[in-house]
Order: sequence, then C-alpha cells, then structure tokens
Amino acid sequence: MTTELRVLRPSEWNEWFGSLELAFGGLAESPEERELWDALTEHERSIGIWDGSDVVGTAGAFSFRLAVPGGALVPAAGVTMVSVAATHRRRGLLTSMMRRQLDDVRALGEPLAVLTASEPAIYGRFGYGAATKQMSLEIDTDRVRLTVPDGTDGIRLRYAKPDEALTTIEGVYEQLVAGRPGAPAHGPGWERKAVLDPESARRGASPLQCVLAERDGGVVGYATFRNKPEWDAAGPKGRIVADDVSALDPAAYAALWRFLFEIDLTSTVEARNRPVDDALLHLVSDVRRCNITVRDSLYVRLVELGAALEARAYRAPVDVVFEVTDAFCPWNEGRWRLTADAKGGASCKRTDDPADLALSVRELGAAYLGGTSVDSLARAGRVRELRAGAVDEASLAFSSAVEPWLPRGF
Ligand SMILES: CC(=O)SCCNC(=O)CCNC(=O)[C@H](O)C(C)(C)COP(=O)(O)OP(=O)(O)OC[C@H]1O[C@@H](n2cnc3c(N)ncnc32)[C@H](O)[C@@H]1OP(=O)(O)O
Repeated sequence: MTTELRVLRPSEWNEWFGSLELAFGGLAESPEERELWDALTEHERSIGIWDGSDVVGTAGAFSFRLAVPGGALVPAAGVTMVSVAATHRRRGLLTSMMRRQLDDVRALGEPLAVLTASEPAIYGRFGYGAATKQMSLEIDTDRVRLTVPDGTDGIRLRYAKPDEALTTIEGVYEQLVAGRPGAPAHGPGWERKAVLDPESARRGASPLQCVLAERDGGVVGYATFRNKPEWDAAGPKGRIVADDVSALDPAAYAALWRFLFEIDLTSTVEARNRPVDDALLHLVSDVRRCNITVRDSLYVRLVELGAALEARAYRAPVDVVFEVTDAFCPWNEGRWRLTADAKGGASCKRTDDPADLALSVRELGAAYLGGTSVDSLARAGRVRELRAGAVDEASLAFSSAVEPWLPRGF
C-alpha cells in the first residue's frame, strides 16, 4: 500500500470531511454544522492521508489557548477530526498522523496538545493523559428542591434569541475562562458554535432556547437549553435539557438553575457536561435524585515538557526531580527538576540530580491541570516514589482549588 500524508488543500475540504464522517458511521452533518466546521478548520494545520485519489486518513488541530492552574492561557493544539478509513485500519495510519502532528505542534512552539477521545484506549500510547472529567445529571425536579443564596431574587431573567445573544454569551464565557483550568480560549468564529442548533442535536426537543440573567441592566449569566415536552396518562412530564449554564456570581447561577427547575409542564432537568465541582451540587436538596455519572473528558499531552510545567502555577512550594519516559516524543525524556516558590513562580529544567519520582509523560499530562492526583497515580503503580515524601509534595503542588473542566467540546 502506497499512501501519501500531507497538508490539506482548502479545495479538498469537502472530500476530507466526508471521509471523517464515513469513519464516524457515515451520517452526514447538517449543512450549518458543515459550514461552521469548514470555517473553523485551520487548513494549514489539517493533514490527511491519500491512497491514490481517496482520502483515507484525517487529523486537524485548532490553535487554542488553554487555561491552566494559576490562570495563564497556554498555547495548545486542540486535536480534532481524527479518523482512518475502515478499509485502512490497524496498519499504522493513525500513528503516522500523530507523529506528524506532534512534530508540527512542537515546531509551532505550543507546549500542549489536547483532545477529547472517541474511545479512551486510543491516545495513551501517544502520551495523552486523562486530565479532566465531566459530570452528567438527570434531576427529578418534582422531588429535588434548590436552596438559593441571598440576592437570587434580584436577578432579572429574560429570553433572548440565541443567534442575537451570541456576542453576549461569549462575553460571559471569556470572563470565566481563566478561572477554570481546562477551558479553552478560542479564536474568532467559535462563538457561533455555542448556539449551533442542528436538528440532529435536538433529539425530539425544541430548538435551542436562551435566557439571560441580568443585574442592574448588565448581563451576569446565561442558560442555553432545549425543552422536550412529553405527556402520559397522568399529565405532563417534560424534560429540560440544559446545554450550557454559566454565570459570573452565585446569585445569577442559582437564578438560572431555579428557572430551569421551575419551567411548567416539566419534571426532569438533564445536563450532560458539568464540572465535577459544580456549585449546583450544593444547591440541591437531594443529590441522589440527581442521577450523577462521571466520565473522562479532556486529554492532555505535554509536547514541550519544560515549557508546559513552567506555564502553570503550583498550589504549594515544590522541589522534585522527575525521571520521565516518553517513547513517542523522546525530546522530553530524562530528568527534570521542577521548583516552585510560595508565590507560584515555577522553573522546570534538565538536571543530573537523582530522581524523586519516576513516571511517563502520560501521567504528567493527567496530573497537569490538577484534576488527577499524583498520589492516586502512585497507588495505581503509574508513578514510582524514589524519595520518601515526594508523592505527597507533588500531589499537593499539582492540585487545583477549582476542578479542571472542558466547558465546550471541539
Ligand atoms: C481527537 C479525535 O478526533 S478522537 C476520534 C478518533 N476517531 C474515531 O474514533 C473514528 C473511528 N476510528 C478510526 O478512525 C480509527 O480506528 C482510529 C483513528 C481510531 C485508529 O486508526 P488506525 O490507523 O487503525 O490506528 P493505528 O493502526 O495507527 O493503531 C495504532 C495503535 O492503536 C491501537 N488502536 C487503534 N484504534 C484503537 C481503538 N479504537 N481502541 C484501542 N486501541 C486502538 C492499535 O491497535 C495500534 O496498537 P499497537 O500499536 O499496539 O499495534
């Protein structure tokens, strides 16, 4: 088999994207989704594999800046649209694209690559570690009550057309990014994705609705959601599917959830992607009737290990030497001393000093945003402690007061 791996030409996008759709089962995305993805695709960062004139592999990357503990926004490749044609699987095509892509990311000077995986087993071999989780809830709003903080009644709610509210929504999102490790700051055009409303996403529910939360005339939060009416012999039992609920303060946040909980003719609120430390958990009267499930979300790959570890802040002073293995990006291999002082300023440099902890780059990726403890990785045998106390020290330093979370997929 002779194949050619190269950068996508803009004129080839339709065929390239069609090949991706086929690898995901063959259902075509809606015209509005296709148009948006075409506009967001960074062609010079998108690669494909051709077998003759057929596209048999695709992989893209978005130029994001990712919020990390401490609030810095670190350049990160948002890896996306990865596929290999069913006719060409398990012959190393994905591996060759990952090779090319990580070399390109390094050449661009981005310390991080991040992705969400269709299946968790795929990307560990390329050095990606599961760094954030997402929580979904299905709340019985007939039984679960909310206790809201002072000030909630002072919030004014009003409906807005999602398309018309998109700049306002984006303004709120942008204010929240730095405070949430794992949240990407996107380039222009991404605001349209927040209100994209294809028929396929509705699954029998209404078009996307939007409510803005205001205080003193200023927008302090928003909820986007769909309403899925349902009736049985006993009457209405509709469902609210919350897409995004974001607010700048506790009262606005509580007001938005209270609104969703109290919409007439509904008895369930469902949310599919919430942070595991969601304040909502402290507003509800009965957390068991929220039917919580948790799964992996964002995977992080340290592409330039030293630059990546220096870019984030640490929660406590730390001085540890890591012995790092990284078979896929061997430039990261070896011993690195990470030091951070009480003010959070960090340095990560190569050293010949004896190692305190032995681990692979995948574990560092998992721990990087503070959502996976070094201690839990050590208990799984994935981090080896070579100096007593080093696991504790690194665990505390890497932890984050705010759970990392990817608010919006890509
Ligand atoms: C960020 C994103 O876009 S995630 C989306 C990923 N895409 C999809 O899930 C679409 C459907 N699947 C596919 O297109 C393909 O099966 C891919 C891209 C997942 C794999 O492509 P392939 O070219 O078959 O992978 P490749 O041959 O390079 O395999 C490399 C290794 O990964 C393993 N591997 C590949 N796919 C999987 C999988 N789904 N689960 C577990 N292991 C896998 C292979 O067995 C191989 O292991 P080895 O090195 O021990 O032999």
